[in-house]
Amino acid sequence: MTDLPDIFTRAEILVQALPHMQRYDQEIVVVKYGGHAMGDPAAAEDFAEDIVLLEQAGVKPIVVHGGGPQIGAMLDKLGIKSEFANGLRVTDKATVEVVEMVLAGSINKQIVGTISAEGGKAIGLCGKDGSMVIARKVTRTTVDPDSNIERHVDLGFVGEPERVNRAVLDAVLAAELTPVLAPVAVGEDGATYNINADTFAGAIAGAMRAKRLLLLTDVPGVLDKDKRLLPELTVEQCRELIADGTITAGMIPKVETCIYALEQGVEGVVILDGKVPHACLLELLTDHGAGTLIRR
Ligand SMILES: Nc1ncnc2c1ncn2[C@@H]1O[C@H](COP(=O)(O)OP(=O)(O)O)[C@@H](O)[C@H]1O
Ligand SMILES: CC(=O)N[C@@H](CCC(=O)OP(=O)(O)O)C(=O)O
Repeated sequence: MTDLPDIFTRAEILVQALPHMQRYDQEIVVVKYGGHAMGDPAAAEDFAEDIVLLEQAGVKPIVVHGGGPQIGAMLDKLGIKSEFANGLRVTDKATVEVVEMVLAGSINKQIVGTISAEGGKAIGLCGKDGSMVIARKVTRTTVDPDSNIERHVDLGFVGEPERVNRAVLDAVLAAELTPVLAPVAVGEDGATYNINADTFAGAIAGAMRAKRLLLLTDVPGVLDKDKRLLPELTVEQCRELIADGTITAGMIPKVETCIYALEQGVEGVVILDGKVPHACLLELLTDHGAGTLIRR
């Protein structure tokens, strides 16, 4: 027998989505899909369904993916040692070849394939394609705690976006294709650079004046000192939380990316748990915003 209350609840959920669909109609939403959030094949299918549903609803999603754990596993297999400095992978010539192979080859095509299997139209690119992103070499310094002397750290082929050429992405979006982007780019010197996926996503969201940037990670959002979720933060509050040591490690570049994107005109940035099934849909098309929303 038909369960009427259940049907009404389902209809209610669909109706609830209407104002959200209207709000994001024809708007660009950049989704950063981190290596930790990729998890198992069922989670990857959920993610692809979300992207296809957003396409169908008139949203223009742009996916930027990471793959840190997957790069680490391949480097291990090949017997290449890898270390991080300030949250960035020190990248020599051999490492950058593996990074490009894993990100722009394997993971990129896997995501495009899963979106296609769900009925979407995706195209896999990296920063090199159509000179979409021109990288510059990252330089970092560390301060020795004993001597207080600054030391220059050479991270090798680690880059950050110097320029984003949006013409390629505009053409792809005009053709109603969803770009799936690997964070690898070429520098003015012709070398290939490995770019942190959060940083890459922030630059794309800024250049495309995205309505939203979603950073999918492996925690519910920004947590306070008692590990409780902070649902909303201003840029100023973020800076205070970094200064007082509440925000540390990998969350620092993530929040800095959010601040950069907001300064570039992105309306709102959300850090959320990509392991929650259908995290993107819940965030964009329901009243139950998940994660931490950061605003100017
Ligand atoms: N205040 C905080 N709130 C939430 N996570 C934090 C905080 N400070 C540090 N972190 C750490 O940041 C991590 C997320 O960054 P990262 O590991 O770089 O993610 P991803 O691989 O998804 O890019 C969390 O797993 C957590 O260990
Ligand atoms: C320079 C640098 O650190 N690049 C990252 C790129 C991948 C990435 O950022 O992936 P996640 O989002 O899964 O962490 C790396 O080599 O791991």
